[in-house]
Amino acid sequence: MEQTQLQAVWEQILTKMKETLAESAFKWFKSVKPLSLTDDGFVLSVQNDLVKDWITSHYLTIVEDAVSAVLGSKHKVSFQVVPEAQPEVEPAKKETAGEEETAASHSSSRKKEDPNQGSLFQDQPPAPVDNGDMHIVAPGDRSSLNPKYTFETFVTGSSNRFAHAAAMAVAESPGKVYNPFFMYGGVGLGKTHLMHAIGNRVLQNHPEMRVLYVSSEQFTNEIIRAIQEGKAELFRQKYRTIDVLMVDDIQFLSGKQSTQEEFFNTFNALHVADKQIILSSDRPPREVQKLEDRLRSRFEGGLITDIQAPDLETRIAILKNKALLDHVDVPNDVLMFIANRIDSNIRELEGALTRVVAYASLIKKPVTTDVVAEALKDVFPNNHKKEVTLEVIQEIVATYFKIRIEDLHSKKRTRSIAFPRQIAMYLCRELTDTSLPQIGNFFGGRDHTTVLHAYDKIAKEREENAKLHKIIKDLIESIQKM
Ligand SMILES: Nc1ncnc2c1ncn2[C@@H]1O[C@H](COP(=O)(O)OP(=O)(O)OP(=O)(O)O)[C@@H](O)[C@H]1O
Repeated sequence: MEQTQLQAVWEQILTKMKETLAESAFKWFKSVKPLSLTDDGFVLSVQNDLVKDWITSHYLTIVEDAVSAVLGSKHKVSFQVVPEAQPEVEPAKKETAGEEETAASHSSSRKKEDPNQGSLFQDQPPAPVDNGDMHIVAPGDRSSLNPKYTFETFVTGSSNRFAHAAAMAVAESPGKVYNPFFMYGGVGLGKTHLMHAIGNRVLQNHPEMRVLYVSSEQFTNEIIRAIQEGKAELFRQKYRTIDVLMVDDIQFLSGKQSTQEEFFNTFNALHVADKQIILSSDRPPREVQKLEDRLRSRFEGGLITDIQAPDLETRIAILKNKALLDHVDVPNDVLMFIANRIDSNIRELEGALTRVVAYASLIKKPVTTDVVAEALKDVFPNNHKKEVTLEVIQEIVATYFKIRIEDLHSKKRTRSIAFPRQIAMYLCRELTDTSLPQIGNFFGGRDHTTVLHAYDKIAKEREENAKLHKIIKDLIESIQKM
């Protein structure tokens, strides 16, 4: 498997693990990289023995579960120590203000204790790299941003056009046009992507700016820790020197009183100074529960945009774009097949493509719709039987054979009607859990033996007649797309 594909698979696995792991545990995987993926196993690189032992003893099952969830089959996961090359020159950190020096020295002293850099702890488990450190964000620092989330990689369609245009305007004139800028929408629809795209664009245009992206969880944890460690002032200094502050998923501030209080103060300090604030949530401000009114009204004081689930055309465009970025060649009918099946979450849409490509590569077959159906079978196990209804089957079969649904219920025995009726009965048994008598009932009150006869007849003919086999396959595909 190519390195880019392998990396894409690993990112899906990390996303899966994130659902289970606390943020502090997840940090252990920051420097882990995929080395190889074969039928025998998945090999990952780690920086040193310490990290290897810690991950193996604490998180191996979680990694293996995530691997099988993404790839659809069990793989043995192992780790290989690959020490990272040390940079030749220490990156110089130029800080002048007194407060910043304090923060910088605090941050560098923590770095020395970083187990990933090879220091040893005696009886204690090594602490993971701590990004939540209270250092002042340096101008041009991109470390909180994902470089892949840019406007260039964001596909627009009717569902997100407005949010995208507003985000571009904010990125071009931070603090000047829409402040705060509030985006809301369902899970995996691109809110985080757009936030990072704004951050990346701002830093491209203004490398001197201080840009910070944090999740609400990070923000809350930082506040709690700052209070516990008596560093609330440092926390304030950090946040109030930012030019563009982005806080993701603010619905999680719900009910957290002291976090809301601190956030309110941060918000005001930044807003008054015309610094840009960007927020996201899964719902509009007025629907976020247990949110102080004064915060709610601040959020409503800027521009609020929503992102909807993408239409089919946009979903196909997103998949095409991803295939292009991952350097994989995927036929259009396969993209269509996936886009038809997953219609509400772009993360899942992309995950399905990654899984399909990985699966095809592992079984060494070209990516065809058959391979896709097989690859996605376990990821969406309920998609087959659960959603298929007898009505849908009758509708599709009647449309295909150009007869009326009533004909399927009628007593007519001419072949042009009896044959499609038998096929429809066959499909009802094959694709649903409905009992034979119930199916019989649904076809104009027929006996269950009639259904059984139809099923056996079509099953046999399907085996012998390639043309009929193809018709039934096409019918099943259409039914499952409904
Ligand atoms: N319009 C788009 N074009 C290209 N990729 C997209 C688009 N929308 C979303 N994605 C991709 O889908 C994935 C999920 O998007 P993102 O994390 O931004 O969603 P979200 O709305 O922030 O979700 P959550 O509510 O879970 O935080 C990301 O990999 C992102 O790059």
